[in-house]
Amino acid sequence: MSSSRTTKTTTRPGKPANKRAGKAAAAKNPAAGKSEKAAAANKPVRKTAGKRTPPKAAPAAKPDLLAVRAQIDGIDREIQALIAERALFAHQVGKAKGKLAAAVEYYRPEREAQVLRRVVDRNDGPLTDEVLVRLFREIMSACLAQQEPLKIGYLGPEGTFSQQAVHKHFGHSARGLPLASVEEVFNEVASGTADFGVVPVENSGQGTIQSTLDLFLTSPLMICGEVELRVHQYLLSRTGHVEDIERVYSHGLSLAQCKNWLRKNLPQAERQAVASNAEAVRRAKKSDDAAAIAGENAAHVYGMKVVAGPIEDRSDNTTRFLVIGRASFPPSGNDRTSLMVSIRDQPGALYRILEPLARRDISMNRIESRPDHGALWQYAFFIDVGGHAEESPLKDALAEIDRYAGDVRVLGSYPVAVP
Ligand SMILES: O=C(O)C(=O)C[C@]1(C(=O)O)C=C[C@@H](O)C=C1
Repeated sequence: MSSSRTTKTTTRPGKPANKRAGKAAAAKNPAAGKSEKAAAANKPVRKTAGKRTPPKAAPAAKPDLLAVRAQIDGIDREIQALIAERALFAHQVGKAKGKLAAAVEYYRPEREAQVLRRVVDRNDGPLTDEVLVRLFREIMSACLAQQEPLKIGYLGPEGTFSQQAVHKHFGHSARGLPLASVEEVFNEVASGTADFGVVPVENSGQGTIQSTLDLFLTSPLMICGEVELRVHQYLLSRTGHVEDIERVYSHGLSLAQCKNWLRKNLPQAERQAVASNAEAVRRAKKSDDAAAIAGENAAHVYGMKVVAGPIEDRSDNTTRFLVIGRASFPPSGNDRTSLMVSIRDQPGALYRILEPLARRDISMNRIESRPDHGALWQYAFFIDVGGHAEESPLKDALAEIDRYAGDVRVLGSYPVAVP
């Protein structure tokens, strides 16, 4: 690949040139400012994206189709060359990390979060942050998979929202391992069969999924990330006719998210909770008088028809998933830490945990108490706070809590979810 490149001027049609983007890239991408030197030192070579002038036309005039497509073809060529070049650099990063045993050792969630935050920061439209983040995640996913794809356990079968969360966080180049239960996800990650797992922990309408939290009481696994997924529920059936439906299958949480819709539109239908939404679709596929509530993609995976949707009662219905793994990762610059604190039933015990956090202005996003399975009347508190356990002020607060208040376990410090 050559280091020289002709630089033309691009302005987006209908938009001024994105100055902020250029500045941010130069400031934040260490390779951007010293591409010549970097090129000499490290082939392959980092090239600067070419710029193009949009066709000159009166604002109301219809653009010439062939001319605009020719521009797009040129841009596509450049994007493709840059993606290939990026993949070569990512391969070099892999080499720089030394000879590591497996793909899991190359994965750097804190670096991925930083890359994606820069994408959001640079974005001046017209595409949304979500769309751009999705594209860049896929690029990083493909770059990482050059070593070997990551194996990610999730609550299967295929077509569940957990699978969507896997794709959202790890991209489509990761290999998903559909498993029968959340507990199995924990087991397969602990045994090393899966590199990471993605497990649901909270829904905006239904609250915490206690059974997932409880698994941390006995598991040594760490939390390495979080994924927020907008959940849209669809009613799927074999015939696609609402009047045929006498039974509705779904996961208990999905039935709860569509309670009002079901009451209004299918008051007579029997509701049956099953292990996953995908399992619901499998069952509904067996007869014409059954339907399932699941994500729209389950209709494609299982060849079902969409009867209605989205049918969730709250339009902002969002599920939060945790990424679980065997290792902890360094700070990303915007992190959250999950703590598990065991407390005896003693006056002031919880206060002694929370006071050092409050005194340092550390924000607390959640506190949840669960009976600790180890002892009667002993409770485990799950607490999410802002910051990384290896960085002050959280580091100092944890040291103080450790000295005076006892049993605190850091379940993990991880990047705050990028949209
Ligand atoms: O920067 C790294 O450590 C890389 O391995 C490169 C890269 C990327 O494509 O940007 C790929 C995978 C990692 O998870 C993080 C980032």
